Amino acid sequence: MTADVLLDVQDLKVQFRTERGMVPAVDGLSYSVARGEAVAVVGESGSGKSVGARSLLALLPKTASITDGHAIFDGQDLVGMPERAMRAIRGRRIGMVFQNAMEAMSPTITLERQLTEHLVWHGVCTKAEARERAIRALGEVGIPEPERRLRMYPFQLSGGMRQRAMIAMATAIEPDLLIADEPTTAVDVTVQRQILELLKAQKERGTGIIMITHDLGVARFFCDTAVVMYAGQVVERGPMAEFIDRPAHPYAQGLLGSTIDVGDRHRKLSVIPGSPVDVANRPSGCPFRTRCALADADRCTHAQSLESVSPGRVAACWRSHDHV
Ligand SMILES: Nc1ncnc2c1ncn2[C@@H]1O[C@H](COP(=O)(O)OP(=O)(O)OP(=O)(O)O)[C@@H](O)[C@H]1O
Repeated sequence: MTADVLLDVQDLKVQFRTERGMVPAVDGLSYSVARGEAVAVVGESGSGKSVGARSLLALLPKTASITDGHAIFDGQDLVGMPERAMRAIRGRRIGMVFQNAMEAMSPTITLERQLTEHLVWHGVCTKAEARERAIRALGEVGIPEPERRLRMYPFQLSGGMRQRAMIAMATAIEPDLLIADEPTTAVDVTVQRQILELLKAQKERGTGIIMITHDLGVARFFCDTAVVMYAGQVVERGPMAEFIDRPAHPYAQGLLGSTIDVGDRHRKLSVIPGSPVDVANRPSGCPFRTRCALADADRCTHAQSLESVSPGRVAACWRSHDHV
């Protein structure tokens, strides 16, 4: 592990207790994030992207438990960390931006109170300085007339403005690491671009970013590294440019093949056959084998571990070498 690594997630496993029994939502998630690096966690709905990220900050419902693995952040394991210690990290050293700003904000409290209390609570400034600091934070994310907006409640702002206010809240405290969970999904294309520019500025000042997205266009524009998840497992991980150019795992190929704004515009779009696998009934061996056109009846029924396919790049498919 290099000195620049901020977070090292090692074989993380998360289960939910449900009426149907234990559901392995995340089953062996490993990746690292360095200072100034943006890591995209991509995959279809239900693949475990959000659960994997939220488990890092102990933000999961009570029915969830981390059953294995580690997440080393600045020498400390976030897994099993007492809540008291976690409170010094969550929102302060590791910030979080959600798809829906309302999730991070209180609807009945003005922006001024939310922002100033947040800044004081996390020790960024004193109470006396907090208002000025809050105005500056809103101005920095491009919110016009920040003094006037401070008096508003979140519901009085447009969706894009709210999203920016949430980013202001998360970034004003200058976290070392920022987890962005589909931050641009609920906003129009113009606001999407602005939000990505804001996050890019954070990255340039050295913040590590985990970007959870199902939008490969966003991932390509913004991220250095791709972590591809399928049914709770990582099936491919490596530099973004190589992943976009020559995806190694058949699922990653399918994901790219079904995306409009990535790669060759003249390329024919394809669809991944079947529907995402239910993690509660994951097939043995490679979880993608039931949808994979290249599946081999013998080999793919055996578990596929992540193997190196090129420097810095791993994939969980015995055929991967054929593709890179
Ligand atoms: N509260 C819950 N109770 C039981 N199972 C859950 C719960 N939340 C999530 N899961 C399980 O965890 C799996 C992963 O969910 P997660 O939200 O991480 O997926 P995702 O990849 O982020 O999907 P999306 O893109 O739709 O947000 C789901 O398939 C589901 O089986």
